[in-house]
Amino acid sequence: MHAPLSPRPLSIAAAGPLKGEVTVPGDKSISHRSLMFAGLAIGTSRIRGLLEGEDVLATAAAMRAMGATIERREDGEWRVAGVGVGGLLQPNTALDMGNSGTSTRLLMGLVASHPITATFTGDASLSKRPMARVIEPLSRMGADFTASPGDRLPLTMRGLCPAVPIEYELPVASAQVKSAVLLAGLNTPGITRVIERVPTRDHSERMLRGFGADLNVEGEVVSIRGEAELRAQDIDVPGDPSSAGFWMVAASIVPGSDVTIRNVLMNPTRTGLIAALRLMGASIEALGTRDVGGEAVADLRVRHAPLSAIEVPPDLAPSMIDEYPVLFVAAAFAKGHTVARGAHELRVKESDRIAAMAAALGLAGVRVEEHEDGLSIEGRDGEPLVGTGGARVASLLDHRIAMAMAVAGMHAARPVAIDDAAPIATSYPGFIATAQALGAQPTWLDA
Ligand SMILES: O=C(O)C1=C[C@@H](OP(=O)(O)O)[C@@H](O)[C@H](O)C1
Ligand SMILES: C=C(OP(=O)(O)O)C(=O)O
Repeated sequence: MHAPLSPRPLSIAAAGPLKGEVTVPGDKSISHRSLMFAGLAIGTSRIRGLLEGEDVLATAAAMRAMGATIERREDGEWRVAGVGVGGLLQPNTALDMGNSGTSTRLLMGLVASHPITATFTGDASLSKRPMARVIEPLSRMGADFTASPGDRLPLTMRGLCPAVPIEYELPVASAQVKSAVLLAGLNTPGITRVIERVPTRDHSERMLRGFGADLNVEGEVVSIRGEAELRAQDIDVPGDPSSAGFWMVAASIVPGSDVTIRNVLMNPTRTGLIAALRLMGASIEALGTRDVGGEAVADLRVRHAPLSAIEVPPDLAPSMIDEYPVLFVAAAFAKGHTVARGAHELRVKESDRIAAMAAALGLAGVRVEEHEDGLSIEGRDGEPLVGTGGARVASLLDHRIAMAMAVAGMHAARPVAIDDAAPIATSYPGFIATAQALGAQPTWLDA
C-alpha cells in the first residue's frame, strides 16, 4: 500500500489585493497522456512544460515499470523513448498510483490489450474510488480482473492479446472511461467505438491523432482502428485551466485584485469555470489567444468584481468538473443564493467533494445546503468569511479541497486553517509559493 505523507496543516490569512502575473503548471490531463502516448510510440518524444506533480510522476513511474525510457533533463524537458504499440512489458512490482484516478483508469486501459498482468495500488483516497466503470468495458474486451470489494483498488488485472473490439456507450460522462476504452482499442485488431452522449474533455482524441493513431470522431461516436503505430512527438504542454481556476476565483473575490494568468489552455471542453464566473459577473479577459500544438491557449487577466448568484447551468458540469470546489468558494462571496446541481460525479472524486465543501464552507461561516447532486450556497455579498477560528477544515486527501479553501482564506476576517495541505503536491506543487508571490499570507502550522 501507498505510504501516506505526514499531514501538513496550513493557515491562510487575508492580506489585501492580489497583484501580479502567474504561470500555472502544465495541464495534468495532457501531462499524463503525453507520457503514456510517448511511452507507446516509436522513437523519442520531447515534452516541455510537463506538470511535475505527484499524480503525473506516478504515471511516469508506471510507464517506466512497463518498459518506457523516461528521463528529465536539467533544463526541464522530458525525453521519452517508447516501446511501440503492443510492446508494454510485464511490470515486476505493483504499480503505485498514489492519489491519481487518471493514471489508474487510463493505464488499466493500456494493460487490458497487452499480454501482461499488473497490480494497481493507491492511497486511502484512491482505494475508495469506483473502478467498475472501467472494469466493465475492459472485461468485455477480454481483460480479467481480481479487485478489492466494491470493485476498488488494490486490484490485479490480466490483459488479453489480441483483445476483442467493442462498441461502448458511456453510462457516465467520464473522459477517463472513454480514454480507457480507446487506449485498450489502440492495440486491438479492428475498430473499437465509444459513444459519448455528453461531451467530455477530448485530449485523448486530439493527442492520439497527433501521434498518428487511426482515430475518427463523428458526432457522438469516437472510433479507433487498432494496431496502428504511434510516432514520437514534440509536445508543449499548455497551462492547466483547473489550476488557473484558483487564481481566477481568488482575484475575483479579493477587493482590488488584478492578476494575469499566462498560457492557459482554452480547449472548450475545459472552460466551464470561465463561463460560470462570467455569468456571475466576473471580469475575465482572454488576451493573445493563440494555437500551441493544436490547442487554443490564452493569457487571462482577472480583476476583482462583485459577483452575483446564479443557477449553475448543469450542462457546464463536464467542462468544469474539477473546478466545482473553487466555484463554490466564489458563490460564497456572491450576492444571493447560488444553486449548483447535476454534478453527482463530485461524490466520487478524491473525496466526496459535495460533502467536503459543505463541511468546509460551513466551518468557515457560510450557509450551505447539501443536495444529492450539488450544493446551494448563501452568498455573503462580498463580505469576508468569518474564518475557521480554532478549527481546521478537513482536506480529506483532496488537493482541490485544500486549494479551494486556501482561496477562501484570502478574503476572510480570521484565517482559514486546513488540516492537511500536503495533497496540493499531487497537481500543483508551486501553489503556496505562488499564493505568497501574489500577496496572500499562507503559514504552515504544527501538525
Ligand atoms: O481524463 C482526465 O484527464 C480527467 C477526467 C476527469 O475525470 P472523470 O473522467 O472521472 O470525470 C477529471 O475529473 C480528472 O481530473 C481528469
Ligand atoms: C479528479 C481529479 O483527478 P483524478 O481523477 O486523476 O484523481 C482532479 O484532479 O480533480
